[in-house]
Amino acid sequence: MTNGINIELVNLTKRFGKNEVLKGINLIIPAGQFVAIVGKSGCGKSTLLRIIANLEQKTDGESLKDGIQQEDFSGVRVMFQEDRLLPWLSVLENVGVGTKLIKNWQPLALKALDQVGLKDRANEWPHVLSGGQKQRVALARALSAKPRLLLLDEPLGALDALTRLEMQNLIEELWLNQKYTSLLVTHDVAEAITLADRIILIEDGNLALDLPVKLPRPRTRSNPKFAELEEILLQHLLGQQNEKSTKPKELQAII
Ligand SMILES: Nc1ncnc2c1ncn2[C@@H]1O[C@H](COP(=O)(O)OP(=O)(O)OP(=O)(O)O)[C@@H](O)[C@H]1O
Repeated sequence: MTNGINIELVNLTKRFGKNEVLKGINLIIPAGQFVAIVGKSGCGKSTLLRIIANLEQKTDGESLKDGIQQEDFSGVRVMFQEDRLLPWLSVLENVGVGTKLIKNWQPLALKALDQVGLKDRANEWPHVLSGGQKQRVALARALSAKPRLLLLDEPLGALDALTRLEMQNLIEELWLNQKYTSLLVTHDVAEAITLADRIILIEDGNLALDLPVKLPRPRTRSNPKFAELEEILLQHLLGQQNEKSTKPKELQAII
């Protein structure tokens, strides 16, 4: 069961002046799915996510949530690479930002902090936390609003390798429990394979590859199929793929 939001992009186009950044993207993401978006720097990943989050205006086409176009769709939360915590608020109050209009925001915020393993730090200031802990607080802030769609824009990009792996486990565990729709922009192909049901590769503003990932969870790099999938994606990213490797039939044999 999922309470996630269904996303539909129809011929989604974005231009910044003469620069056409998204060139007519068509994509359906069913409710509850975990989708990763990968692609070279500047290919339009964040712009796509920001349009879905209504942080950016589209130029043309449609960006629909549960079939409708609505700017203030509730239940959408975004997490960025920077934690964006407010230094003058306690950890608990930072988690409560955005849900403070709800009468009983404290129990919700505490529960979310508990889910990310930081309940005992509720009354501290953000500056005493490590980078990884701050990102956990940012995740708790997104979760306290009980999201139906969680948009993650390279949220682990600034973390060290070990903390990053821990956070990936946490992000997967929370999504498996709560089954919101999740959209992750990442530069890390292994991270995409670890977390996503499906990987979308954007190339120069176009959807270049739509790859289902059918490996059992939890996923480990020791699985040879993981490595094969990683190789396919890296070859695409490096532009070294030959015609054959893009054929869906051959991909199906690997995943
Ligand atoms: N507000 C803006 N005004 C003008 N151009 C913009 C703006 N935002 C993004 N762009 C341009 O749109 C293109 C895509 O940017 P975007 O941030 O979506 O790429 P990205 O794939 O997320 O890149 P990265 O992986 O480096 O974060 C880039 O050429 C960028 O310069």
